[in-house]
Amino acid sequence: MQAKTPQQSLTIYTDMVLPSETNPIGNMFGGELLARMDRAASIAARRHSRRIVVTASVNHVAFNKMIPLGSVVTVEAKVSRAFSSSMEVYMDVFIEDRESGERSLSNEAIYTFVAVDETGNPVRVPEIVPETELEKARFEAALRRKQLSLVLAGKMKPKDATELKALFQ
Ligand SMILES: CCCCCCCCCCCCCCCC(=O)SCCNC(=O)CCNC(=O)[C@H](O)C(C)(C)COP(=O)(O)OP(=O)(O)OC[C@H]1O[C@@H](n2cnc3c(N)ncnc32)[C@H](O)[C@@H]1OP(=O)(O)O
Repeated sequence: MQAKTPQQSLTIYTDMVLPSETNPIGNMFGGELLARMDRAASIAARRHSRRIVVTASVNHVAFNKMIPLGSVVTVEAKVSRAFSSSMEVYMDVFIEDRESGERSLSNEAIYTFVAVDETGNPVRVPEIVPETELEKARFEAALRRKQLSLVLAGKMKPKDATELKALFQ
């Protein structure tokens, strides 16, 4: 299987915030943003693997800024690391100022997807070769995040989370 770069999975999803997608104080529902990120991330994971993909976990979401009604929201998703069958997808979310058009980072999120066959069994995915400094940093940290996610899900014993433990030593 030929290795790929994060850029090959880049998925950009831009949409505005409608009244039905806001909370009582006129800002975007967190769940609406989670759903948009799930869609963008699943397309990125699919572009990397060219297989059926399922969301295995939502590892991290930071809602750093409120997103007001009418905002133009762009989710940029890329596979940051591929393991055997799982892929970490890193997302940056930008909002666009209505007057100036200037973009600012409002959120970040990290989801894990697993490539599966038609019967739902995990299948191998291509390796990934990071190119930019940011891609390399995200790639390096992804194993720690995978171990944390597995420990929290009860799928790995803390004593086996070697990369994670190394952070505290
Ligand atoms: C082409 C361009 C245009 C395309 C345009 C169309 C695109 C259109 C796409 C539509 C795509 C829709 C995408 C919707 C995505 C859903 O919404 S899917 C619905 C929600 N998700 C689910 O229902 C998944 C349910 N869970 C499962 O099926 C199983 O638990 C899983 C995720 C397959 C894992 O199975 P398992 O038995 O735990 O398997 P196991 O071998 O132990 O683990 C497999 C891998 O998962 C990892 N893993 C398992 N749990 C975790 C966890 N909690 N954290 C981190 N990693 C984990 C393991 O470490 C392992 O990784 P590798 O070492 O193999 O890399």
